[in-house]
Amino acid sequence: MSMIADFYGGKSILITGATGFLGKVLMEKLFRTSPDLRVIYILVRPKAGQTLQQRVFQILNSKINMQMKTRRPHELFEKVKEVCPNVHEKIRAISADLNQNDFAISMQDMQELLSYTDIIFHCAATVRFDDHLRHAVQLNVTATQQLLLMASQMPNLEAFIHISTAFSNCNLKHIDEVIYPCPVEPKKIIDSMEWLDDAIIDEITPKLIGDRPNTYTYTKALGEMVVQQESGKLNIAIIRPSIVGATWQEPFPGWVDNINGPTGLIVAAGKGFLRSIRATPMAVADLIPADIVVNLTLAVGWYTAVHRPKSTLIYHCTSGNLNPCNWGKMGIQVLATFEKIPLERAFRRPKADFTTNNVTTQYWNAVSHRAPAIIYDFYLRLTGRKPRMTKLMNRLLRTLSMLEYFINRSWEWSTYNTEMLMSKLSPEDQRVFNFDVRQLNWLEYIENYVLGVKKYLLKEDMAGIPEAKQHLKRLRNIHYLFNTALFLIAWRLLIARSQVARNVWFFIVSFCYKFLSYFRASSTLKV
Ligand SMILES: CCCCCCCCCCCCCCCCCC(=O)SCCNC(=O)CCNC(=O)[C@H](O)C(C)(C)COP(=O)(O)OP(=O)(O)OC[C@H]1O[C@@H](n2cnc3c(N)ncnc32)[C@H](O)[C@@H]1OP(=O)(O)O
Ligand SMILES: NC(=O)C1=CN([C@@H]2O[C@H](COP(=O)(O)OP(=O)(O)OC[C@H]3O[C@@H](n4cnc5c(N)ncnc54)[C@H](OP(=O)(O)O)[C@@H]3O)[C@@H](O)[C@H]2O)C=CC1
Repeated sequence: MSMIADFYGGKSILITGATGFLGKVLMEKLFRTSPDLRVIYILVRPKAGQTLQQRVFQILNSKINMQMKTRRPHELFEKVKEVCPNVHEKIRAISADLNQNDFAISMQDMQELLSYTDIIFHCAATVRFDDHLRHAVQLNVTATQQLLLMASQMPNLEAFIHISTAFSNCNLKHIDEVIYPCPVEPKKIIDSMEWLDDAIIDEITPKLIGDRPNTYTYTKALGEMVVQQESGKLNIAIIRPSIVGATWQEPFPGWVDNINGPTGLIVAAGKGFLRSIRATPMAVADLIPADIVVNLTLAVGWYTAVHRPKSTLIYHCTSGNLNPCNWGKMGIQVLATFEKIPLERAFRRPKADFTTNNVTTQYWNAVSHRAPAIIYDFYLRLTGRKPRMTKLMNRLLRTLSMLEYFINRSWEWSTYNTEMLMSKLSPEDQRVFNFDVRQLNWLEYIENYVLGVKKYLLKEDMAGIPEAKQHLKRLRNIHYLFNTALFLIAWRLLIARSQVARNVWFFIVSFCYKFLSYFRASSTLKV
């Protein structure tokens, strides 16, 4: 019997960010392992043209490609529907916008939340690296503060679990499971965002974020400080995952549905847009599968509520110090998988070189990214279509420049609390809520990740693989043809202009002629 699964039975759980990547995997696991839980409240913001019910329906029935000829890929909640057929009734979507005062929750809904919530998992955040500081502060700091205020009014609340990021202190090389203070108090930042105008905020942003690379990591660090300062009598824990990737095992391997982190680059490599990347092959790729993060989160929820640690514990959910993989190994495995299972309608054949210095990066960006895009757009214009490749390539290059910080450095995260928690679990819980990253086989995981990107994110049909392979063969032939034509044109121009080139050309031609004459003579002799 799993103590953790048992603990969540009959509970009312509030999840923010349940429509996001991690939130969905968290909700799925909760329903699958504790189908007898009372209700999951999810705070959902209205989105253009979609009602709350439609958004919930979308989570429970991920869209499928109607043209699929083979068996459709798994839906995330497929297994849940078997063990908890009334899952629809147990999700209570509450209209809320974390950017608004009191989250714009109706009085009635607020009353229900305050009266019944037993556990809170706070996953919502803006994860955009380039978000304006005002917006990033609003969501990652002020909303966390407001949620803590709400939590303090919940009489039944047993635990508040805050999802942060292992990169909140990425300005340090070695990071312990403690909260590191930021020079300016979060309260001062929150206040100043109310009266400073955008232009001034833009000006002070670099000074405030200091040696962090972006507003995301900075505001997540401020969010942690707020959690520490406002914890009061609450039972709180903070989880810091590193780079969250597709699921490892549950509910099935390779599930992923958004393009954040490495996923976008895997797609770009598979489609042949990404041909070179400024990354340090030996730098640690601190990836962590989403199901490991979720298992740790649920175990932390249980431990925090039942054992009530005296202080706020921080748990690093990272892989680097227990089972390291590096970007070089990851890149090779991604490309090897695309050889076997290519994506459909690739722009070029998947091939991505790692470069480590600025000059080669600029060179390859010009030759492998910009030039093919310009040529392709020229072709689109000639055929009367709208050019789009240059725009797409510019966006990819911008994304690459934002991610570069994370793929050219290595960090060390201590994991004492996470290992302590593992030792407190029963053998059954260690199995059901497995967060031991040492058991993960990277090559197998990355292969499943790539496969998952194809199936779940791009919703491509496996029956299309032979056609995708044919397409890559055609691209290879076009590549050879193009290179040969380019070589001949360059050579022709060179011969026309240079005596040395002409001499070399005559030497090669006469050499070939002599060789062929000799070959013909010797074969005539044999006869
Ligand atoms: C051989 C293979 C080798 C593989 C090597 C793998 C290397 C992986 C490196 C990953 C490092 C990740 C480090 C993350 C560390 C922090 C983790 C966290 O805590 S936080 C969690 C992590 N948080 C994050 O990862 C957030 C990172 N993302 C951002 O901050 C923003 O998207 C942006 C600033 C990069 C672009 O903003 P903006 O220009 O306004 O545009 P939009 O957002 O509207 O998207 C526009 C277009 O860009 C496209 N695209 C988007 N993302 C990616 C991507 N990752 N990739 C590729 N493409 C991407 C997207 O398709 C779209 O195309 P289209 O639909 O127009 O055709
Ligand atoms: N992905 C990763 O690599 C990592 C993520 N994390 C952390 O994990 C958590 C979850 O990340 P992830 O699932 O990847 O992120 P997603 O971007 O997939 O999800 C973010 C969630 O926050 C919700 N949200 C955003 N703004 C608002 C708002 N104004 N009101 C209500 N809800 C809002 C989104 O709702 P909507 O659907 O309406 O947009 C969505 O459900 C975050 O706290 C992140 O910092 C930490 C380390 C790595």
